[in-house]
Amino acid sequence: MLNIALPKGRLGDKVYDMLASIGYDCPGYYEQNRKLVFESPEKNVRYLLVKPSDVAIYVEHRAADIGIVGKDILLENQSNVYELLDLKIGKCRMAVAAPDGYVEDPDRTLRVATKYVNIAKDFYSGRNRDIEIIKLNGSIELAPILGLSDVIVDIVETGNTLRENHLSVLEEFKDISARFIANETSFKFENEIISNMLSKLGEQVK
Ligand SMILES: Nc1ncnc2c1ncn2[C@@H]1O[C@H](COP(=O)(O)OP(=O)(O)OP(=O)(O)O)[C@@H](O)[C@H]1O
Ligand SMILES: O=P(O)(O)OC[C@H]1O[C@H](OP(=O)(O)OP(=O)(O)O)[C@H](O)[C@@H]1O
Repeated sequence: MLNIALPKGRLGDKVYDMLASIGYDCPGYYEQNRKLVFESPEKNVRYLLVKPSDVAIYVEHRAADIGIVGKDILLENQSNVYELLDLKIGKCRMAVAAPDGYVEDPDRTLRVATKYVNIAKDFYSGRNRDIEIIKLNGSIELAPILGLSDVIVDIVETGNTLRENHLSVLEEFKDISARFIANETSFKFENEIISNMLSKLGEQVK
């Protein structure tokens, strides 16, 4: 049975609908309950509902054979998985933002609040800038408002969260979207079904 790790949360329904459109639907998914595992015996697949930031961990360890995950998570975790396809959903950008009118002092260590510690470190090391990371898990936009940080590194989609909190983008530096990923061993041993899904998903994305 092929195990598919699906992200819960904002990507969940979009991803599920995309899989349903290529014939991999799973009765019961839309019954809002606390079930985390859904089986489709006739297709020989099993869906696992996973926290978005954990999808690549399941796939890397082969607890799931394939999965769908945001590129932000793949970059942040440096996951050792095959990235097979850009599904072009869950589109957003990784950006640096700061309070409206912010002017950087280049002589001071820059305080950066983010949940993307590695992405932020990477970005600033490319610029030779000394930074202090303040790791948060959500509502990142609060940090510069309260003086906890100078800037944030976070995802921007519509820009509403920044606008409503009087922050502006300083720089967008990476396009993000959901990716179809596979475990390297599963890709060899379950190649027929994974390749079949890959080509059907590719048709949907076009
Ligand atoms: N505002 C957004 N617009 C579009 N895509 C987004 C947005 N925020 C996050 N994403 C994408 O959707 C994925 C899942 O986001 P979601 O908000 O559901 O999870 P999360 O709360 O960030 O994860 P976790 O619960 O593991 O902390 C992200 O990894 C990212 O790729
Ligand atoms: O540009 P926008 O359309 O406003 O989207 C951007 C917001 O979406 C994400 O937050 P999320 O809703 O996942 O909440 P959290 O990270 O604060 O938990 C991200 O961290 C931004 O805060």
